[in-house]
Amino acid sequence: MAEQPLLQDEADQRAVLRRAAPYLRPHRGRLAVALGVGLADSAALVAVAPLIGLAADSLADGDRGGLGLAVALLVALAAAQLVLARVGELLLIKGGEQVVRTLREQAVENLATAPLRFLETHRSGELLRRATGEVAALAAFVRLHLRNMVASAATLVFTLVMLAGYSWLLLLVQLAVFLPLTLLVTRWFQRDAGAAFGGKAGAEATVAATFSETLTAREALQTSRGLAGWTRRFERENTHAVGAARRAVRVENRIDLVSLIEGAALVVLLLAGGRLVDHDSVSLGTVVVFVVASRNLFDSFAEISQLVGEVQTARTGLARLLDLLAATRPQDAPAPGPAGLPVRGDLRCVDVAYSYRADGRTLHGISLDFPEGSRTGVVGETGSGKTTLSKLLCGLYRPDGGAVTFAGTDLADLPEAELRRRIVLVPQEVRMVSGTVADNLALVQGAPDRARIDRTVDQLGLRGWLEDLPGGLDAEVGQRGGNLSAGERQILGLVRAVLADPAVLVLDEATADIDPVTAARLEHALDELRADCTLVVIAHRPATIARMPRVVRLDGGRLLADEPAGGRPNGGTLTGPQRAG
Ligand SMILES: Nc1ncnc2c1ncn2[C@@H]1O[C@H](COP(=O)(O)OP(=O)(O)OP(=O)(O)O)[C@@H](O)[C@H]1O
Repeated sequence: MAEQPLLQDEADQRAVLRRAAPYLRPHRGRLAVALGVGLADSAALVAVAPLIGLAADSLADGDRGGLGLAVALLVALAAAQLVLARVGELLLIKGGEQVVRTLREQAVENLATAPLRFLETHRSGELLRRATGEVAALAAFVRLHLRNMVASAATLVFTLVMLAGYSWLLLLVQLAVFLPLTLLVTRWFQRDAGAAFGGKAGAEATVAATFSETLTAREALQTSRGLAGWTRRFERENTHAVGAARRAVRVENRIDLVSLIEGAALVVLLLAGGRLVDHDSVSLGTVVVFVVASRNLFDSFAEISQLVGEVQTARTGLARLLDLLAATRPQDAPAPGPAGLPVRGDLRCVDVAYSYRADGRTLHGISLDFPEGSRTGVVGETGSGKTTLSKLLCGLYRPDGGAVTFAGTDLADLPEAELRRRIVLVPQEVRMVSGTVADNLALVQGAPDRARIDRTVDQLGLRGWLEDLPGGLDAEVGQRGGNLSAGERQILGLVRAVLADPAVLVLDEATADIDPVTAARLEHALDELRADCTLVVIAHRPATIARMPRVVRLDGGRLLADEPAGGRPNGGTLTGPQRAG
């Protein structure tokens, strides 16, 4: 079974900043300036206490010059702080928003190119939540809290350094009361914060995933009367999400105990300061500096404590997003691709094995040749492995054993763009984006213009059919192509695939869900394909298969037969020891 990285609810919280570093790097200049201005702002704030202390000592000593200087400096500092605070905030928000934007774009890019098996093994709502919800939460944190967090941390550190310069003794007394108890409370908070906030985010993602499935499966749920059971499941998950949110709030509330500790520390400071002034160990100004600076100390600690919850939420969101980015990081494809790889060539499947689960094999050692320009039908009962084979032939899955090659090169060694240029799949359910028919047809490499689209439509003999669509190429397809029938979507899927001019075209059940007239139209269009285009058609419809000169039959994931339809010779060959019959 091909290894799939599985995303966990509880994200990897280790070294989050180090893991985020590659996304911070492009913005480091702007972030450094923002940080510098923020630090200057905090330094200006911390400098207020010593100036008030200087004013107090000057007043006590009757030094009018000293008092005037202190007041003048205080006014200058207040003005500087006003400017620095505003500029710092703007720069930090701008820098942070840029980082969030980089993360968002990377998430979208990674998801667009993620291996199919990864997308299949995760619920789309869960992926959506990580790529949008977590990013939105990060953006909100940057806008609302990041600046306060940085300013508070800097103010805390600067204040401690400044107070140590005034009186080690008083600082030690103050810290002895304040620090151990506060650290205990903070540790108590942190011990359960990862699980509480991760659990909350995970439970919310589950609700989001179920909700998005409700929308996509609404018809099936309504018509099969399964809505009641589904609603019960939704309620269960919702109850779990509410419980997880309550637990997160309870954990967050622990941090409020810090305010009590602050009050105690201030009382002890005043008592100790009074005694030291009595013994002339420190000046009155020093005690004033401590009292004023204590406010900074406690305020910044309180701010940090209050923001710890927000930081933890943002950290968890960032970690979940980084997990997604790591799991979907584009594989290091062999960069330039094999030199001189021809545009057309034979497709070969050599002893290919594949499993979805560790406990069972879906395909067993399939070997097949699809020479350039050959036409092959693939048949077999439901669950025999036809769709799985089609995804392997297109390089959407990587085989667990054996290899699929194009013109002698393993598909695994082909860069994504080279592979998609040569092999195209029209899946059972053709996906459309909102917009017009022309918008959807242009969604291939090279974005073909209308003239090329028109030529391809004519080549496939679909002009009359297209003109019957109200609006033709300008017809709105609606959300997920909902304005079109399944057959119309299949025909557009074929036109889109042919526009890519692939060497190999694989159709998975293209005629399964459509009426005989539309199916015949599609089959006729297939007859008009370029002669050198290799065609592999998975089908149940006898009329579709009858048009194929060669038919491959799968049974229980094994190759049961590979023979010319009706005994006629064909371009396909059976290789290896497994000729079946
Ligand atoms: N995404 C998946 N995860 C796990 N198992 C899967 C997945 N897709 C298919 N299978 C299993 O693999 C086996 C082969 O499925 P596959 O879709 O290839 O069969 P098929 O021949 O195309 O069937 P059908 O004619 O119904 O489309 C089945 O037993 C199926 O349950």
